[in-house]
Amino acid sequence: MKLLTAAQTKEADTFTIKEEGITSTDLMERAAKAFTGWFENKFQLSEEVYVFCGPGNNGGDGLVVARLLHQRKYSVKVFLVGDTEKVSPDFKINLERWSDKLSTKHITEVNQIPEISQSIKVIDALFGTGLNRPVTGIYADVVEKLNASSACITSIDMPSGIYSDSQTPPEGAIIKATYTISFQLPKLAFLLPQHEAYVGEWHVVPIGLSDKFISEVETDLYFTTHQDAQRILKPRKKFSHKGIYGHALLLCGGFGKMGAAVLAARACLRSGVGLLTLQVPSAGYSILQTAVPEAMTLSDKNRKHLSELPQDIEKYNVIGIGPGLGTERVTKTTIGQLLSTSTHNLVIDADAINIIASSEKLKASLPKNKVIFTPHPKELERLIGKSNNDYDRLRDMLEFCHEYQCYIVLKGNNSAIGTPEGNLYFNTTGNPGMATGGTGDVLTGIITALVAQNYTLEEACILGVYVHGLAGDLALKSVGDIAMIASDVTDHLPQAFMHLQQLS
Ligand SMILES: NC(=O)C1=CN([C@@H]2O[C@H](COP(=O)(O)OP(=O)(O)OC[C@H]3O[C@@H](n4cnc5c(N)ncnc54)[C@H](OP(=O)(O)O)[C@@H]3O)[C@@H](O)[C@H]2O)[C@@H](O)CC1
Ligand SMILES: [K+]
Repeated sequence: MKLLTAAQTKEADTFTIKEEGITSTDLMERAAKAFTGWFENKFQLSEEVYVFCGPGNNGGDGLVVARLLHQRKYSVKVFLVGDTEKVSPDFKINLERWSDKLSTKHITEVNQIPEISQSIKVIDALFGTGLNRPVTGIYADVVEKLNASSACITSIDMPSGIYSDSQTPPEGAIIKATYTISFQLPKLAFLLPQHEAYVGEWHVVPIGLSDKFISEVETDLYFTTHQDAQRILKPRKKFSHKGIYGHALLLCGGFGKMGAAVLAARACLRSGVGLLTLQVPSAGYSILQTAVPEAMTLSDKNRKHLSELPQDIEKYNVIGIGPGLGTERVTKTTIGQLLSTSTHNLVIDADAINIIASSEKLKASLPKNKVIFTPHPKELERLIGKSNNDYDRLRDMLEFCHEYQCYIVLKGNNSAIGTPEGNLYFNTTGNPGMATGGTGDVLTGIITALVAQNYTLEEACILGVYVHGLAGDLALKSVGDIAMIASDVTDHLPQAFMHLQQLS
């Protein structure tokens, strides 16, 4: 699914109004109804609601929401913040529709801001996608007072004060929302870790923006929905044999870290690979043969570290390399050999990333259009350098993808996938329980298996990350987030794939 910028959202708005022959006030009514529907499900009628409205259409939405909640018999108070002479036309219309129902209070000075007790349900309708400068003055005073209260804050469309698709200047105040209810599509800002404290728990409510506009508009920003993942997943053929589903090679594991190889291998097998061979340092041979009987195991001549490539390496469709390897010199040399001789698709993780990041020569020998890197933020920083903020980091990541014609899966709450063409895909599955050792090794196994089965590198990244998060979400239901370990994610891969196939 596409993510739209603030400018594109405005165009979608105008397009929809024209296409349906409605007015902008009708669309505002629709948006406010969608918000109110969510709000009513969440909060009891007995709750007291304070709505804080800014001067634009976000404030206009707030007015309509107030009217609708008042009609449903909620106790609602409206506060108009700032200069109400300069409000948007739709705000004005809705202010007139509201004013015969109840009076509103104006806030132009700090002492007019009401006390906000913990039991009040605050609706933040100060600013949305039209914010064009940092929030200061009386608006900032209101934001600070709301943040300092321990009331539950629900933001309409955006937490006020944050830019929807570019870096917000540091001097402005920003609402710290408990919930953010966004119209039609999430905003890029929601998907960046730096905004977690402001956005809170976000949900999207549909408001019927034109499908035609959304399908035709050009963008390089996407987020993966369940339907997107289902579209990518290929059905297994009726007359199947294991040869069709590829033969993957995993070069993982080191002394004291053979578990990483076990985790990657088990996840690879649970993701549909036809055949799997592992090569591990000789100390790991019996471990792998015992823990993963479905895989074939080759023993490296070195007892503790990866030190050689298998002889008949051409027969594999894909090589997954990195988990548990360590950064010994002999391993570095072996990775150098692999990069300079291999014609394979490569899934590169963990210490293999660290090794490549430390050498310009190795970076220069990366084969083009054949590599997927799966770093966590620290490994990415080693690979591409330090960035000032999340927007710069994504830009730098895409520059790296372009320069080296590779794919990067940046692991995190909303893992981000960068492609050589400059597209960014954000994942929507997963949970904090997955922030535990070994879940990255599981992801390496999954993506390696998908590449072996002939998914394109882009498809393998998108589907792999989605199904990994989905398995984590299913694991959450049975083991919770505190006790979750990486094997729980693998154990729920069967259910996750069945869920995508609509078999469960
Ligand atoms: N398609 C959709 O999804 C739909 C969207 N809808 C809703 O519309 C919202 C977008 O509305 P919007 O464009 O009127 O912008 P909004 O955020 O209300 O604020 C802009 C106003 O504030 C001002 N201003 C800006 N920055 C400022 C600052 N720092 N400090 C002080 N003032 C500042 C600026 O005026 P300026 O002073 O720049 O002339 C302008 O007056 C969107 O988020 C959603 O809630 C629905 O109604 C219908 C369908
Ligand atoms: K808002």
